Amino acid sequence: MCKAARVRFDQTWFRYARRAGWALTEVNATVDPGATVVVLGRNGAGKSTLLQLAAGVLEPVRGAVLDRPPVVGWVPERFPADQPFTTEQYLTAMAALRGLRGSRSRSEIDQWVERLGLGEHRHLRLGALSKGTAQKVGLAQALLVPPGLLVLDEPWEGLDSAARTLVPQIVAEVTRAGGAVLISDHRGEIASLPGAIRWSVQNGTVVTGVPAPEPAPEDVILELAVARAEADQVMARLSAEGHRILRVREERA
Ligand SMILES: Nc1ncnc2c1ncn2[C@@H]1O[C@H](COP(=O)(O)OP(=O)(O)OP(=O)(O)O)[C@@H](O)[C@H]1O
Repeated sequence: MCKAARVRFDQTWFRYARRAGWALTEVNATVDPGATVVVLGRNGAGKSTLLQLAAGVLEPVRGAVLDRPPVVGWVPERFPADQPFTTEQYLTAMAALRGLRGSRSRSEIDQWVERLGLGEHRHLRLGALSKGTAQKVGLAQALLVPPGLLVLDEPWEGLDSAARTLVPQIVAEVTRAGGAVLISDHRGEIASLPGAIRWSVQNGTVVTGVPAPEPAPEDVILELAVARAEADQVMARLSAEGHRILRVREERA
């Protein structure tokens, strides 16, 4: 079980430079242990800034982010692949930073390499990886130790369909273990995360408790059965065409 905490934005303000406008103003919000918070909002609204403040990558200019748990997994929108390491060397170094060494480090790395399909890329340099593969390395490093807070910035970007299906599973595993997940999503793919709480960032202001989309009186609700492997792609296509995905459920045998 990870060490979970109730992460709080307390009157948090942020701007990138002294003379720049505020990217976020007066954020007051709480992420409870075991919660999945989806951060919605247009390009440039401030989602990444909010996530970086939550992860501790950025420090607030005013106010504070309080009670961040000891282990925070941070997956940026673009994994910085311009580093002179192979996948294996990088993950070993990240495991050591997290206090994992020897056989414990190897077994965690093996597990995530296998799960994310990174086997054939293990001994390649990060700079030689495709964007999607580099994203998977970014995901693996964040999960080597179960995080009390997992922060995912647009995790679907660049991932292949097998890895996209894994994202909701990973989120569910982290929350089941008591960790919280904060995840940004500008394409509305989040429908595949049941029970998620929704926040919206609009012009630097964070609105919490955004209701899930409801059908309008003129709507017709279609129920579709889609092969599991294709579900994410179908949802992405439907969202891109302007349809709203209300609910996703899995029929269990
Ligand atoms: N490193 C930076 N330096 C200066 N301004 C920045 C920097 N990063 C972001 N900004 C500005 O801060 C504001 C919020 O950007 P942010 O990246 O948080 O938005 P976003 O909602 O995540 O957008 P996107 O979906 O495009 O990633 C924007 O006006 C952006 O131009």
